[in-house]
Amino acid sequence: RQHGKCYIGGSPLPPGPPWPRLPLLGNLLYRCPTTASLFDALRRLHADYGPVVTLWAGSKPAIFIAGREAAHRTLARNGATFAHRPPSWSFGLNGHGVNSAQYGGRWSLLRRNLSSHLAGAPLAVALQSSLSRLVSSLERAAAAAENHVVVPSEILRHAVFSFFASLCFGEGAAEDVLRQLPGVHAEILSLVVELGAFHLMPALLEIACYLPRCRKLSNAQKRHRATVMALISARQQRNRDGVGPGRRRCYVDTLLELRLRDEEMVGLCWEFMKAAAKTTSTALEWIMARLVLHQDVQRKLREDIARRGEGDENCTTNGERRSPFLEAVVLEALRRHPPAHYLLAHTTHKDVYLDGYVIPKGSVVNYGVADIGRDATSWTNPDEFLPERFMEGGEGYGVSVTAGSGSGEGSMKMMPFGSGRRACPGAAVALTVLKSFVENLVTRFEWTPVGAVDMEEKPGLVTEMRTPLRTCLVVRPHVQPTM
Ligand code: HEM
Repeated sequence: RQHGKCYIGGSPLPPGPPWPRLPLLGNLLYRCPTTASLFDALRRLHADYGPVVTLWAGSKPAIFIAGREAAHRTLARNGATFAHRPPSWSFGLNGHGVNSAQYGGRWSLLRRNLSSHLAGAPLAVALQSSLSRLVSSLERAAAAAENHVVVPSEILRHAVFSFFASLCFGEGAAEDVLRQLPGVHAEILSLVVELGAFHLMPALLEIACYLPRCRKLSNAQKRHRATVMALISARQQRNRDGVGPGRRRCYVDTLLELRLRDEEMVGLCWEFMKAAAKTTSTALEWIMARLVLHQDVQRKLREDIARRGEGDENCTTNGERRSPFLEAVVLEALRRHPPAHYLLAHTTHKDVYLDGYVIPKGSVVNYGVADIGRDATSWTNPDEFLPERFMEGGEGYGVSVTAGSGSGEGSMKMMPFGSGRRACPGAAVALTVLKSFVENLVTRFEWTPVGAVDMEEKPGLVTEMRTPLRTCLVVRPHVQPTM
């Protein structure tokens, strides 16, 4: 198809639609004013123009990459060049996080701090208490519900939130204060303009959008700051008093040691909770929906877990029981339903030439995570849910979820956590948490469908289920929860 050709410094930009480009507005916003319409339009544009397309966000080119070769060459092989983030106005969102930090010394310090906290975090202890509370809540909900039919989303979300809250603020953090946090998070997120969060709004328009909500946003942010500062002060007090489980290091302890300003600590806690809890609980709900829909997979998983649970030879060095099928179920769900359909916005600090096109310095660059995971040249029947493909001998066996620079182009078959220098630092923890939660949920309950399971998506920064999962939950004979 003919495309609206544009040149920068004599080199053509990747192809794009011939939509007229309005002064200040560009052509993206008036054609795709919402995240859902943008995702839809991109799917059609990639089909028409190929894996790399250009749109205009105001006067900036916005380049979308949905092909695994181009993604691998830019993110993994040319990692440092594409590790930059566009400068942010950070109206509704946090301007102090790892994700918004410019690629450089501060980013590296904060990212190392987060990664080493996660690597050494006492996951087992935190998981055990979140899991036993989750199982009790589900048992109560199922017992109280007519025919044991429940909508477990809120309970799952709360369990994941409590788990990450204990890693962030320490175990035993003031429950009453903690309880206020999800509400404030939701309020702030409801005021955020999603296309702005993807860096796709021209600056003037972004200001115009935020002006009317400025007061509400500032009030919500004040409440958030007060809540997080109360949790941080409580933590400092517990540290001074040397109170029991509070002495296991939490993320806040590491931030206090870095002697950051209050604003920075609040921003980093916001990022920790937002990046970790919503993505992980969304992934968990998709996995459980798949297990409800595919009863045969649920049965096979339960049998595999039971088999692997017998005998020490099936334990990893940290005591985790191995069920390759459990891992396969989680990976297949992340391939088919990545919580983030696009990454956070990237940019480059110099012009980059790719397949005869230029990606100009300073353009917004983003990646079609869902498209890459559902690419028919990588996966057989990509829309189907087939965990077996991740078992030994399958096409997904050994695929890395963050295909790094050492791997070949063909290895970038999925990237639910991104890839390269900005790849998600929480990927390993998220996988551990998902495996642990799913294992316990299928061991403790039978999950059966109630009518049709609606697998439609609600597109957004995090793509959730359009209709929350509804299932019949039957409690199975008691088995000790595993981690
Ligand atoms: C299923 C769960 C999760 C998914 C699907 C997910 C996905 C992602 C994705 C797609 C990115 C963007 C990468 C890029 O822009 O190139 C990202 C970045 C990030 N994630 Fe996650 N994430 C998850 C869990 C977590 C957890 C548990 C944490 C921390 C506790 C975390 C912290 C972060 C941070 C700090 C960044 C920004 C990294 C940087 O800019 O250097 N995420 N994540």
